[in-house]
Amino acid sequence: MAYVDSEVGRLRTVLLHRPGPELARLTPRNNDALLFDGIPWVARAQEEHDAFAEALRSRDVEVLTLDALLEEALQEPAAREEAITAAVSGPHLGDSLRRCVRAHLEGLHPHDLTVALVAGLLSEEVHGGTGLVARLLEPHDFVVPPLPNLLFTRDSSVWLRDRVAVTRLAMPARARETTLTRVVYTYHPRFAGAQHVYEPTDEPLEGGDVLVLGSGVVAVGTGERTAPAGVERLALRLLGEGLATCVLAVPVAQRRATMHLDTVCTMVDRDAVVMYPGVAHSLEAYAITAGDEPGQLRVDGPRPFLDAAADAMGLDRLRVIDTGLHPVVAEREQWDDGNNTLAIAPRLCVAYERNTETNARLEKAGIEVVSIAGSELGSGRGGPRCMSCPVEREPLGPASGGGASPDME
Ligand SMILES: NC(=O)NCCC[C@H](N)C(=O)O
Repeated sequence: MAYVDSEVGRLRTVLLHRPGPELARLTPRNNDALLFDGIPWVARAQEEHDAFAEALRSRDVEVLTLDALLEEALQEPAAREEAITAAVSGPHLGDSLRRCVRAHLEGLHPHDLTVALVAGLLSEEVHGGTGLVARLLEPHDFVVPPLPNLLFTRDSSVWLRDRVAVTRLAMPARARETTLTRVVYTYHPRFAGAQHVYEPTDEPLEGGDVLVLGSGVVAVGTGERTAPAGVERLALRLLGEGLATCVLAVPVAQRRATMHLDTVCTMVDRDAVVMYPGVAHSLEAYAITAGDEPGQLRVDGPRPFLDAAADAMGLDRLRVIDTGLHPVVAEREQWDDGNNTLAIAPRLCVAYERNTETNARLEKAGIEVVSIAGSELGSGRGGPRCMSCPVEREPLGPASGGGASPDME
């Protein structure tokens, strides 16, 4: 069963992607375009990711992995056709080479096809024929670009109650990711019948910008990655289908360090966020609610985000736990994803171990921190929340007496 109606309800099922050979495609010449700030040591990144997955499994979270689901979905001819067509659709190929790459992919068993779709293909790995494009390519040029950011499963799909939003990723290096998540949610038997509330043909929208603050209250960052038109489209669908009563549009400055709303703010309890102090009190929100006529939206604001969020959630106020204390520490720890925690339950979250001050502040505020290593994983600029797509969370029941220990049941 798939159901997500909060950021902190007890996590039952999560979708991860264990990074693989696609990370080995990164070089100093392509890492900027592929949205990595360095060249990760692949084996160590895998060890770190395995420890992340184990931290979740050992707390009774079912961990689904994207490549395993994709391989199973690719047993279906229509799934293969959809994924292959997307992989060869780039304008760089030309008709002759496109035919050769398509033939190569069509000949692969689902396992090898999964690897090729994720890690991409170099010119030297395909019989490219004798056409002009094949002749002019260097052996190490990509004919199918790799998807090293697939690791950040948060961005390529979002579950909102029992519907899935398959997003449209704004950056060219990531655009093909959602052709794979779409294939999984359309063709894998586990998700048979799942209704899609958003599709990659809609306006740009990334899951890192979507925070389910509480039942029926969804905040959506807008800036570099999620277009205002993407927020509007999602709001129309959520409000129109009764999946939300209020959507908050939150403009986020378009900078590398703050590319998504979840790089500056994540929830750690039903009424608490860990937030970068550099923006905590300047972030604003427009409240979007249903208009008078069907299909119309009412837009109010802007107001301070923290006030608008508390109001929409029916709280007096949201508790804010700052990233770091000194502004320099806060800036460093925000860059290293100190604000990018993944809640397993109210007052229990996964965080990178390196953000020692932020983690100490979380513990002091009664939030138990499961710390994981992220020295290599972090080079893609994403933390535990970015690396996870919750598929099922238990609905939040009444608070269990306000004690400091996490609500695990
Ligand atoms: N939600 C997130 O903040 N995801 C991290 C995405 C990092 C990736 N390298 C990107 O630039 O899209």
